[in-house]
Amino acid sequence: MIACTIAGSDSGGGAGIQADLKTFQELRVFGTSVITALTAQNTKGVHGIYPATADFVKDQLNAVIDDFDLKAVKTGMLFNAEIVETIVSVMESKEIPLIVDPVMIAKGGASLLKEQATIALKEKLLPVATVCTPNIPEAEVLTGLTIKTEEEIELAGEYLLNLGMQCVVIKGGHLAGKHAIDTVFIRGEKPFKMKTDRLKTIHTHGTGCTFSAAITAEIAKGKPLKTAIIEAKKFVQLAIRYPLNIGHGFGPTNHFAYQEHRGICDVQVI
Ligand SMILES: Nc1ncnc2c1ncn2[C@@H]1O[C@H](COP(=O)(O)OP(=O)(O)O)[C@@H](O)[C@H]1O
Ligand SMILES: Cc1ncc(COP(=O)(O)OP(=O)(O)O)c(N)n1
Repeated sequence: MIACTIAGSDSGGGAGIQADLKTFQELRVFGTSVITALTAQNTKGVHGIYPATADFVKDQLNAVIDDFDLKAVKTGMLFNAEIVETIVSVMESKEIPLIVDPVMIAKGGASLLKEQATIALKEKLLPVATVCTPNIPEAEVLTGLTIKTEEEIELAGEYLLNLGMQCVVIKGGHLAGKHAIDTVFIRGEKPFKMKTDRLKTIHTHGTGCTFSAAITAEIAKGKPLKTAIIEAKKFVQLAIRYPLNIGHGFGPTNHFAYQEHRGICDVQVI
């Protein structure tokens, strides 16, 4: 099975293209990539960004699509509106499941998506997406809502589904509480929640990339949407639970953990 990630490079290896390809590999999916930007980054922060031209993003994407039978494509850091629009122009005519992680701000505070690009992402990319995986601040930007309560999560999920996609996963990593709870909205179905322990750790760099890459890999393998999303939650939970303890800041998650622990992890689906 072959999947593609369209994202930025993280020189520190914990997020972006590197996290996505490691996740694909651990889930036994062949990974291809389209690089939107180089970042000089480590566990302490983003120290520089060097974007690719939109034309070169298009060349990479066409090169991959022309040769490989892609079963799923995901997007991560897209940086500017030209890159977002280029991806839409290529992907809108394709029947390939598209998973959009609407990456906006890195944990250290660096902006990974320009303001104009946020508008293009919402108005042009999300309508052609299959799945979107915002964290709470991203869901707030995309909906214009303040999201603190269960009701506000429900409202945000419905709002985003109405943009045209089949599924929205609002991630709960940024909320407080004993559990990390993600809420899943699938068109035509009752929303459900995935609940795990909230782990006390600073090794959370790249959690969002890893989670969306795992969803992409499971979809590429032909898993039904709900099964793919639950398996991805197990993958990211294990990756956080068994940290590598490397770097001097927010360390990366451990992509080996899923295979080392044979994917055993309790996710309560409620
Ligand atoms: N401390 C934590 N313990 C357990 N799960 C977490 C923790 N932080 C994040 N997660 C999970 O990691 C995934 C990514 O969530 P989140 O950190 O909100 O995304 P992002 O990296 O985009 O900000 C979600 O499934 C979320 O519930
Ligand atoms: C190149 C690149 N892409 C994405 C991110 C953000 O990744 P995310 O999984 O949201 O993790 P944190 O930045 O929140 O740790 C990134 N930092 N770099």
